[in-house]
Amino acid sequence: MTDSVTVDRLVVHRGRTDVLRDVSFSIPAGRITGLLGPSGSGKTTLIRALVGVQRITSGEVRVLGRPAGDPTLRKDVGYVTQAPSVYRDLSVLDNVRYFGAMHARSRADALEAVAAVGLGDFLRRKAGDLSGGQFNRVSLACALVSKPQLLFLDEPTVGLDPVLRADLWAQFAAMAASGTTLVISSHVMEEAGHCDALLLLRDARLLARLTPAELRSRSGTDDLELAFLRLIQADERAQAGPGTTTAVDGAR
Ligand SMILES: Nc1ncnc2c1ncn2[C@@H]1O[C@H](COP(=O)(O)OP(=O)(O)OP(=O)(O)O)[C@@H](O)[C@H]1O
Repeated sequence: MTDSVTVDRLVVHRGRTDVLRDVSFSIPAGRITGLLGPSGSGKTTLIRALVGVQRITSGEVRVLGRPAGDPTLRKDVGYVTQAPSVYRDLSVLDNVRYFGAMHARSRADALEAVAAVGLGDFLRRKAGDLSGGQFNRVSLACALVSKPQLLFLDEPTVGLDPVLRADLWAQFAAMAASGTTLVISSHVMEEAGHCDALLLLRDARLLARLTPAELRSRSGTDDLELAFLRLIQADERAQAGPGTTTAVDGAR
């Protein structure tokens, strides 16, 4: 299996804060990788570094075989931020067509992207007149229309009801099945179950890189929230000194 992203000994300082400390991992192509960790653990900063918009202190980040942020990556990499960059006074379709035009995509591509996020009935509605969850999905359609090989989504399910969340995860699975690589951040551990691979961040460090099944078996529970807590406790024991065992050994 090829890797879409490789990160080697990445260190990021923001102001006086160590936001990422010596983080190394790879992200497999055509899979969903979940980036999970508590609020403030460094998820957004890590995504920014992978997209190439974050100044890094040291280390190496390669994306689709090129340095992160390389201008030639623009057409291959999509990024949906937490604050949607959608024009409130344009219709849903015009927003998506506008972003599509930047990548020479057609009206049909825009219609396909709108349908993919379940907004086919709202084509002519001004984005500003949509509900919060619908508005966020316009942002997603704007990223989808360029048909990126690699798509970063920063907490795309925040504020969505359970039905919409399930719909979106089904959409992500379909995209991965057709070859797109997705990297999706969340602080909701139960969402980890939808991912093929997990990167667990805590306090600026990569606590583990493993599959949901490995997380469940190593921690001895099917409850992913509890599993993450147990991993943290094992890590704290390991940090505290020798004589303790830890479940954390797959971070590279
Ligand atoms: N511009 C900045 N200057 C200094 N520190 C920053 C800056 N932006 C973020 N930080 C700090 O970096 C750390 C990681 O922030 P980041 O936004 O990457 O976390 P996160 O895991 O995405 O959090 P959340 O889930 O709340 O969005 C936090 O301690 C935050 O306060």
